[in-house]
Amino acid sequence: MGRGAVTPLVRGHWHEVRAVARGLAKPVASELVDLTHAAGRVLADDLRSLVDLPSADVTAMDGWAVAGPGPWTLRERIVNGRPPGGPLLPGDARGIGTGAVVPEGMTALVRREHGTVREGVLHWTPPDDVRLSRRDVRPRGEELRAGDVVLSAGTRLDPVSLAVSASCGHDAVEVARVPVVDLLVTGDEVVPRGVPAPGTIRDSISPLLTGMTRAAGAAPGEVTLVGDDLPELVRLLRSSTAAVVVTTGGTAVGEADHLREALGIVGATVAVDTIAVRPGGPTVLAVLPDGRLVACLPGNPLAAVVGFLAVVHPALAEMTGRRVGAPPSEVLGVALEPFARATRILPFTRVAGAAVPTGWDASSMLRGLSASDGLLVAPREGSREGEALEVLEPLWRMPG
Ligand SMILES: Nc1nc2c(c(=O)[nH]1)N[C@H]1C(S)=C(S)[C@@H](COP(=O)(O)OP(=O)(O)OC[C@H]3O[C@@H](n4cnc5c(N)ncnc54)[C@H](O)[C@@H]3O)O[C@H]1N2
Ligand code: MOO
Repeated sequence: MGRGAVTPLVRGHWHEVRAVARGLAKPVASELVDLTHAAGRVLADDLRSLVDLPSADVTAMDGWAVAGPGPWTLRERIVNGRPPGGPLLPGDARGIGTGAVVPEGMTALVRREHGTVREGVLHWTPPDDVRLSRRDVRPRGEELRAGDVVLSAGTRLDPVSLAVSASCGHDAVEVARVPVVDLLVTGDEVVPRGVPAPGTIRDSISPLLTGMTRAAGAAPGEVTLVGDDLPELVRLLRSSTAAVVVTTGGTAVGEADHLREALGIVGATVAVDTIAVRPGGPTVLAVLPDGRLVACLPGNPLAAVVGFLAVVHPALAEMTGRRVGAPPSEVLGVALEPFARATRILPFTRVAGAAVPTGWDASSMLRGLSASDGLLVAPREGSREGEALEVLEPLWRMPG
């Protein structure tokens, strides 16, 4: 189908829009990255163990490997990290440390505190309830077998997944390349630094969206304050090589002509043309001729957050192959009135274990989001107290 035949989704529903954004994203290529630099990256392929774990039958305790009933003649100690050598003969004992490979012929492990050595002979001196056994031996492959899948494709690598990768023999892992997101902040009144003079407004969107970009597993690229300058906007859209270009501001009725004109000049196809959501309604998602995405988010900061979560986050998750689980939910502490025109995204705090909207939720305000425990997805038909509502992944917070 030619690009001209694509019909944009106009005032699409929240979940519908997110699905369209996912569908438009092209997976990025993968690369091999050393474990020490792979935290936060997304595994491109299933990771299989290269070894059995443990790799042989090993002890879980310090003591003696013994064969047969005691007392036992003490032989040469087994050295941790080396093969134990020949089989243990009945009546013999060898000292052994935690994690060392047990010798063939061993019938039991005597813990150090359960044996006494006198003149080269080991005697069994346990408390009453302890029997001679191999229960302190960890059998080969107890935890993992070579070839077992230990982490599946789409896993976001955290310290424990990196440790698991190392313990099963990997030095490096195949991960999705990190998509770059360029940010073009428009608006003549927007100032990049310092205390804003009356009538100007300090750019709060750059720190917000660059941080959210990182939290989504992508890398912020160029951040440019454009001003309301069509030729400059066109030039920047053309020169960007980022997987996603995010613009902010200039989406409102009338003003949007400016933005749409720029999209038209660079040959972009509009795929999402506003969303039935509040705030964030004026969000637009377009596809450049080479398949890269342009997300046009409203200039109001809370609306920009919602627009980012609606179209940029799902696209980035798809590009990096990140596994997306069932969305988390919260039990509502109050009833919500129907809001016929749109899904609402509401900052909430937990009060006695239930979610209550914070207020301060106008699209120009970050105060409500800043004080919140998260964002609720409130359906347009209203909700009952006690109902479970979906909440959004808190990309605007530091993890942990
Ligand atoms: N007549 C109508 N007016 C508006 C409509 C509408 O349907 N009809 N929609 C409203 C909605 S909803 C939203 S959301 C905003 C979208 O505005 P724009 O995307 O055009 O953004 P701007 O006008 O450039 O800015 C809006 C507001 O946000 C401030 N801003 C802009 N950039 C930043 C930044 N980087 N950091 C902080 N604040 C920023 C800007 O100064 C404005 O105050 O339109 C409504 N209007
Ligand atoms: O969608 Mo606007 O973002 O409602 O204020």
